[in-house]
Amino acid sequence: MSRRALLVLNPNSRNGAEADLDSGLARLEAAGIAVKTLCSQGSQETEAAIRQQHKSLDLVIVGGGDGTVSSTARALIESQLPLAVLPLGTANDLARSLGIVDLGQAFDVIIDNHRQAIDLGVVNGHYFFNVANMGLGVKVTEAQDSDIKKRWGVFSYLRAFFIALGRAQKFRVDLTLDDKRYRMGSIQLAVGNGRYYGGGNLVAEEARINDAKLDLYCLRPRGLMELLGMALLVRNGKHHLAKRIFSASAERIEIETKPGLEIHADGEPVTETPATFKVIPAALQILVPRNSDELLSDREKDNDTDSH
Ligand SMILES: Nc1ncnc2c1ncn2[C@@H]1O[C@H](COP(=O)(O)OP(=O)(O)OP(=O)(O)O)[C@@H](O)[C@H]1O
Repeated sequence: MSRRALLVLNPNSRNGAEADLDSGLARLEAAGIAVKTLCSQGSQETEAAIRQQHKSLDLVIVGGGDGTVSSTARALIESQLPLAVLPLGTANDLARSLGIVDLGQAFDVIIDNHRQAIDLGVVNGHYFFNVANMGLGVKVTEAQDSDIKKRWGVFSYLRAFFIALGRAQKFRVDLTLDDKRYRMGSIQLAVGNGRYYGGGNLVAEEARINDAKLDLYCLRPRGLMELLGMALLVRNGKHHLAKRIFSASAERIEIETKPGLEIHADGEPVTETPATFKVIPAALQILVPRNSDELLSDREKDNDTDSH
């Protein structure tokens, strides 16, 4: 059956301007998928295009990184159009959370048209796919710059991490996780919806983008050496192994901090504390590889429900 797709291509994403999409687009055409391309200059243009055209579309394809995908969330929720991702950004963490490793596979996935419902996180009314950060993570994004991202690729996140370390500040946090309350000091708080963030860091070992949960971690190091010691555990989502990392999962999270902090979601500044985080289970349909290990299978989801 033929399908009509809008390709939102972001020329500002790492590979958005240079990637050779011709052969992939020719494969889509041969498979009966008619693609209109929008070379987008900003999130407002993208949202407006999806809203205007949604009645004549069967699919939105995003060619860009995580920031570009995030910019489509609101219009996709409204229109309930399915989403497909061509990973043309730097981190491409959403593509990782789905099990898409390269561009060729991304085109295969679009042709195969196998769909999966995924959750979205929402913080103070702003949607996110991967993670929302406060503290050190925000300083990491601020230390990023798009030229360096293009030159250094995924290593630009490591470079930014070391710059950010010198700027990290302690803050006090009051947390409400569903109905449990906690108070602690921190330098970094993250709330994840997906499985990966920041260029391949695991949100939590068992986190999935279709598990109907948010995963939080809070770093409470006593000094720089302890923080560096935590870095590998954080990279691999093994937060539970470190005494001075608090981690938990919940469906609703309230966060108050002193002082108030800026919140970045999927790498973009969106809001500030105090903040309420919620998960919207199965918010969007997305095209994914069949039997992806990065997603919970229906059987795993049933087992999870049984065990509660
Ligand atoms: N829909 C859009 N159209 C055009 N530009 C956008 C859009 N959404 C976001 N942008 C801008 O483009 C920049 C780069 O896009 P994006 O974040 O997708 O790529 P990246 O930074 O290379 O990859 P990643 O986020 O995966 O590390 C964003 O920081 C933002 O300023």
